[in-house]
Amino acid sequence: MTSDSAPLTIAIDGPSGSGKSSVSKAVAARLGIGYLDTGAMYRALTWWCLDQGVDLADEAAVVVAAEALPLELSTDPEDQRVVVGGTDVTADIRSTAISSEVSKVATNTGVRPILQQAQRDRMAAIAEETGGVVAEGRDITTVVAPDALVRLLLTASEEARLRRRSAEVHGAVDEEAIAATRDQVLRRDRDDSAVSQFTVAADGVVTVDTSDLDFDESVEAVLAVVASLAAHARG
Ligand SMILES: Nc1ncnc2c1ncn2[C@@H]1O[C@H](COP(=O)(O)OP(=O)(O)OP(=O)(O)O)[C@@H](O)[C@H]1O
Ligand SMILES: Nc1ccn([C@H]2C[C@H](O)[C@@H](COP(=O)(O)O)O2)c(=O)n1
Repeated sequence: MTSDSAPLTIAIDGPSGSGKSSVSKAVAARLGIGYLDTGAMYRALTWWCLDQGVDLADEAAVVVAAEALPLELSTDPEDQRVVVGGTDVTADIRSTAISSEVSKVATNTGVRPILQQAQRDRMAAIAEETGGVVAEGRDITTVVAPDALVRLLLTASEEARLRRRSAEVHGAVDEEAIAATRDQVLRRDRDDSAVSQFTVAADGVVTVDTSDLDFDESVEAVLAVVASLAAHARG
């Protein structure tokens, strides 16, 4: 049970290309609440380490970098900006160079608790400021915010995820483009799943399979689950 004025905390996990970021942003915008892209935090740390000449294989050095990460992350779902040490890296952290390396940072078990605590703190601040928060990643429903009012696993078939990412990155969904996308989607998920479970819903987490839904239908499906669970929680 929670009161009507309790913040609307929404946790969304899922594999690469399932639509977490784009759907979460649209859901937050529709609900008029803030948004936290936790993957952007792992990406920003990866960018920072490479910029500072920190060897990603040196786990202790990456932990030190995580502790001091000078990160600014906007919370407006319609204006996402990532700034590290005064440099706007919003576009750079989406590059293939960062996507190929980020799992080395995300699977560093010294880094995870530092970023997880930072994510809890950010979720609380955003929820207080905007009345709610949509936070998405790989371990939000299970580790970062297991007490969130709404917990969702967004999934899609491997084929759908490869097609989506391929269209986004290469502007095509032919064989060649899909082959070039495999590392960013399947290899990364394989590596990342060594430290988080994001393919099967944990107890109490609702699965939304978007394989056969278009983008707008996916947003509506998530909003329907949010409405139903929030109404239930608020009695
Ligand atoms: N239901 C959908 N139907 C078609 N395309 C979609 C759907 N959901 C998302 N997309 C598109 O798929 C691409 C990947 O989506 P998005 O970046 O949100 O995935 P993600 O789960 O956050 O991936 P990652 O974890 O790798 O960042 C985007 O171009 C997005 O617009
Ligand atoms: N809560 C999270 C969020 C992200 N990661 C990892 C997994 C990805 O390889 C990387 C970037 O995430 P993306 O922007 O692609 O969603 O960060 C994680 O381990 N835990």
